[in-house]
Amino acid sequence: MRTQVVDHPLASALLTTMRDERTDNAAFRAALRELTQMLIYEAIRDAPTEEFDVQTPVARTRGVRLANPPLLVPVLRAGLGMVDQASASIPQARVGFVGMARDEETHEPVSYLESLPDSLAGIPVYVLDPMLATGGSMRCTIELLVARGATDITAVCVVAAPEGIAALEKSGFPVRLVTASIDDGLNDAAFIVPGLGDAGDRQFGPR
Ligand SMILES: O=P(O)(O)OC[C@H]1O[C@H](OP(=O)(O)OP(=O)(O)O)[C@H](O)[C@@H]1O
Ligand SMILES: O=c1cc[nH]c(=O)[nH]1
Ligand SMILES: [Mg+2]
Repeated sequence: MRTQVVDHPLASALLTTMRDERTDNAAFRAALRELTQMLIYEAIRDAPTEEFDVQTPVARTRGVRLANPPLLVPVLRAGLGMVDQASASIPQARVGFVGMARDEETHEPVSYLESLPDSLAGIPVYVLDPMLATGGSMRCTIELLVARGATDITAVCVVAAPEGIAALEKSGFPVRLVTASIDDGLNDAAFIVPGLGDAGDRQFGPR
């Protein structure tokens, strides 16, 4: 699996704000929005473009646009904090939704919402979720996408654990990862260390 770590100094500074336990919900959401813009920039860097004619106030020239805009899929709840900025960066992108919550005992994902186009054949899909921990939620989300014909999937995550990366690699799914950090690993509660805590709670308060 191709994994790209966005380690730009401004991205690292925003991630530090998100890691800091003193950062309140509003400041956490603001840092996540800004960091999402950087992750999306890098994720879309090699996307195919097409040219078209455009008239400036001075002359006719050639313009550029995305040849095949992606579908954005935030994974609720935590991925919700990434979707506004991602859609602002890629205004032509459509948005689908998946809801997943990890069982606190087993750490297995439980799917509670699936709102996606019937066919994803030929459409690049960007899954937005700040956390890739065991990889269970991402794997389950990707299964839903592949079942609809997706063959070009990008996981956009703020923090990834080596265990989650290994799980995605083992799955054999057509996915690449763009992240701001590969952290040390998981603790006994399957939380990422050092991580940033529960990304849903830190944006919206406890469930
Ligand atoms: O890789 P995994 O081990 O599956 O863990 C990652 C998942 O955990 C978090 O969601 P959570 O289940 O806490 O739901 P929430 O977004 O509603 O808080 C996170 O946003 C991921 O979806
Ligand atoms: O560290 C973690 C692991 C799973 N989900 C989170 O929100 N944080
Ligand atoms: Mg959570």
